[in-house]
Order: sequence, then structure tokens, then C-alpha cells
Amino acid sequence: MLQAKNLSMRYEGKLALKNLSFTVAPGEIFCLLGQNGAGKTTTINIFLGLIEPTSGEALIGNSSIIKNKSSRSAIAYIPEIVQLYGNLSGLENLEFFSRLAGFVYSQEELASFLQCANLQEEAHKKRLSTYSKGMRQKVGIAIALAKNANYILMDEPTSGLDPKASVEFAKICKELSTNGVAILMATHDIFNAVNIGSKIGIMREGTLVHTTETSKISAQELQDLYIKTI
Ligand SMILES: Nc1ncnc2c1ncn2[C@@H]1O[C@H](COP(=O)(O)OP(=O)(O)OP(=O)(O)O)[C@@H](O)[C@H]1O
Repeated sequence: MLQAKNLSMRYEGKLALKNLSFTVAPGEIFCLLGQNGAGKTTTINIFLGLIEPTSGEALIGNSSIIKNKSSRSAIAYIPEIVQLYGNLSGLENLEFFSRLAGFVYSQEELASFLQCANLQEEAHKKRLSTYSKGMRQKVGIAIALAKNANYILMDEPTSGLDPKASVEFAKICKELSTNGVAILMATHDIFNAVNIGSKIGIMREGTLVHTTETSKISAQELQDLYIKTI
């Protein structure tokens, strides 16, 4: 389980997170919504161990991200634009990043991760520089699969994806969650949040002001609640 326990974060006098607490259990997809500056990326960056909270704790299982750096190996990260090597193919990028995480796979195994991430076979050996944003993201998902990550953090993963790519992305996220992966996703996309998430949190000025299960709310109701809240 991912757990935020009373997280606060102060940047040069500005309080960006105020006593933020939530959990993301295995199999859950928790989508964080909120205006620009609400604190979503700060939350993700704390779980990535990139910044240290001013107070409170970010836990993976029972391990503190700060105190136990090895706990980070269970995490994969999919940013808005997945950064990969443009002159390597999808397959070569996957091989490189898997090795970096300590996993050595055969070419067949690597291809099967790309297949699970829904990257069409004819693209596997093409240079990354020829890939669309959605295709890059699929390589990012394949890397998460190859790392055997129990936790995946995502920051604006659907921004700029066309509707078909978003639907495919939602499907893969749901498959991952069915396999027990816990996903924490920051997004501005209300429709995708309802579609992908199992739980939604609305943040305002560093606090979580609403948490709801997606089964209990429609996209229209969520939009109304969001507008009322922020
Ligand atoms: N490195 C930093 N130094 C100072 N202030 C920062 C820093 N990073 C973020 N902030 C401030 O912290 C607050 C939260 O920012 P954060 O990026 O977490 O918001 P967000 O919800 O992810 O926004 P967006 O939707 O625009 O990505 C903002 O007021 C921002 O200006």
C-alpha cells in the first residue's frame, strides 16, 4: 500500500502541502485532481523520493521512502512525456531501462512486455524518435511491467493523448490494477479520472478536500463537484 501520512511541504516560505493523508491499496487507482498549483506534482515527487517532505511521511508498504531508499525499487514512474533515448528502438530502450533496474530479459520476453503494453509489433524495432506520444507511453508502461513494479506513479499521463490512445491507456491501467498494482495518478482530465480511477481525490491549496469512489459518481457529477470545490 502507498500511504501519505500528514504530509506537509514548504517551499521557501510557501506551504504547498498541508497535512495530506491518503492510502492507495493494491489494485486501487487513485486519481488526484486539482487546479494548477494544488500540490499534485509535489505529492508525486515526494513518493518518488525526489523531494523530502517538511513533515509527515510517505510510506511504501511499511517503509518510509526517505529512510529506506531501497523501497523505491518497487515503484515505476510514468510522466507526462516519457523520456527515452530517441536513437534507440522501443525494444532497446526497454532492454536498457530494465537492465538499469537490475532485470535481464531475453528478446522474446522484452517483446512480450511491449505487446502487453499494446505497442504494435512493427514499431518494436523502430527508433524512438519516430514514435508518437502514445507510443512512448506504451514503452513507459512496458518498462513498469518489466520492473515488476507494485506501485506506479503517473503525472498527467493522458494529456495530449487522442481519445483512442486514452481508452487504450485506461484499459492497460485497469489490467495492471487487476493484477494488484497500486496506481497514483495526477491528472487534469475529469473524464479520464472517472474512467480510469477507482478513487478520486480533489486537492485545493495543498489539502485533499474531497475523496470519492468512482463507482459512486458520474463524470458530470464529478465536474460539478470539482467546480464547486476549487
Ligand atoms: N521547486 C519549487 N520551489 C518553490 N515552489 C514550488 C516548487 N515546486 C512547486 N512549488 C509550488 O508549490 C505549489 C504546488 O505546486 P505543484 O507543482 O505541486 O502543483 P500541481 O498541482 O502539480 O500543479 P500543476 O497542475 O500546474 O502541475 C505551487 O504553488 C508551486 O508554485
